[in-house]
Amino acid sequence: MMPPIALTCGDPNGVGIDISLMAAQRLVDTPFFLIADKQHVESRDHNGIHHLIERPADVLSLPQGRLGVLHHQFSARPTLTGEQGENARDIIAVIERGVHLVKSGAASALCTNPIHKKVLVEGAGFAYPGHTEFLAALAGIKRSVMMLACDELRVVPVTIHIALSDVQDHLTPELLLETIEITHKSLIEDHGIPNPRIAVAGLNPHAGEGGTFGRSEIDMMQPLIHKLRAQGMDISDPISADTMFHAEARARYDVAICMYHDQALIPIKTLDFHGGVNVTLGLPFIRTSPDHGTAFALAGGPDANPSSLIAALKYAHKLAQNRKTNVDT
Ligand SMILES: NC(=O)c1ccc[n+]([C@@H]2O[C@H](COP(=O)([O-])OP(=O)(O)OC[C@H]3O[C@@H](n4cnc5c(N)ncnc54)[C@H](O)[C@@H]3O)[C@@H](O)[C@H]2O)c1
Ligand SMILES: N[C@H](C(=O)O)[C@H](O)COP(=O)(O)O
Repeated sequence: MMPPIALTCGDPNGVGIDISLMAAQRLVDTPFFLIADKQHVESRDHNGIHHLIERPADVLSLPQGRLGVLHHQFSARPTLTGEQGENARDIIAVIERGVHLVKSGAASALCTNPIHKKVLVEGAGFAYPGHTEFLAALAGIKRSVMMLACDELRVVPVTIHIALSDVQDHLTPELLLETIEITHKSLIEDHGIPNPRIAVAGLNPHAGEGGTFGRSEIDMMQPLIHKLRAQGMDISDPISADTMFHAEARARYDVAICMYHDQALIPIKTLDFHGGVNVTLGLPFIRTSPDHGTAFALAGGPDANPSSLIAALKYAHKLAQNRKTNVDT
C-alpha cells in the first residue's frame, strides 16, 4: 500500500480545515492526513470525526470517514474574521513539514490547503508569490510550473503572480521554453499522454493580427515554436486566446499554454470552479491543491464546498500511483 497523502492546513482562518473534515467523510480509498493544530480542528469538528495520529502511517488503520490529524502547534487561535498575521510563521512551517514528510517517503504526495499570500508576506516576510515558487525552493530546483486541470481543460500560466503591466517584460523566450518543456515532460511521464498536443495562446488580441496589435507572437513566440516543432513536439502556432476555450477548440489540445494568470485561470474556473485542481509540475515530488483560495467569509461554517479539495486529493493519489508504476516497471 502507498503511504498516505500529506495535507497541509493552509491558513486556519480560511476554509481549509472545514473542507478537510468534509473530504475525510466523503473520500474512499484515498488515504490522507491533515497537518494542523489539534485545537483548531477540535473547534471545527462538529461530528467528532478527527483522530490524532503520531505518524503518517497511523492513518491507514483508522476506520473510513475519520480524519487523521498530525498535530502542529500554532501561536494563536484563528479569529475567523479574516487576515491574522500571528500564525503566518506556523502556516509556512506546516508546508515545510509536509515537504519533509513527502521527501522522506512517509507521505506519497503533498496536497496543500489555501494560504493567503498577503498574510504571509506581512506576517512573516514570506519571500515567494505562492506555494508554486516556495515548493521549488524547498525542492532545490530553479523552476516549477503551475498547471490547473479539470476534466475538460488543462491550462498553464507562463507568468503567474505579477502585475499585468509587467507581463511583457517577464515573458522571455527562456521562460516560455522552460515552461513548455516542463509541461511536456510531466504530461508524458506523470499523466501518461505519450505525445501531448500543446496549444499556445497569443499574448495580444487576435494573437497580434500579423503584427498589427503587437509583435511578441512574431518576434518571440514563433521562432521558439518552430524549433520545438522541428524537434517533434506537437505544438500550435500562437492562437487567439478568445477563441481557444470553447468546446470544439478544447478538443484539439491536451494543454493550453497561456501567457498570464487570468488568461489561464478565468476559463478553467468558469468551466469547473468546484472540480478544478492546481498541480505543480517539475517538482521531484507530487503537489496538488484545490483551485480556490482561503474564502475567509465561509470559514468555520457549513457552506464551503469540499469538491475541489476532494478532486485535488484524488489527483495527487493518481499521480502518485503513476509514478510508482513508472518506478516499478
Ligand atoms: N492554492 C492557494 O493557496 C490559493 C489559491 C487561490 C487563491 N489563494 C489566495 O486566497 C485568498 C483569497 O482569494 P480570492 O478571494 O481571490 O479567492 P477565493 O477562491 O478564496 O474566493 C473567491 C470566491 O469563491 C468562493 N469560494 C472559494 N472557495 C470556495 C469553496 N470551497 N466553496 C464555496 N465557495 C468558495 C468565495 O467565497 C468567494 O466568493 C488570496 O490571498 C489568494 O491569494 C490561494
Ligand atoms: N494562482 C492560483 C489561483 O489563483 O488559483 C493560486 O493563487 C495558487 O497559487 P499557489 O499554488 O502557487 O499558492
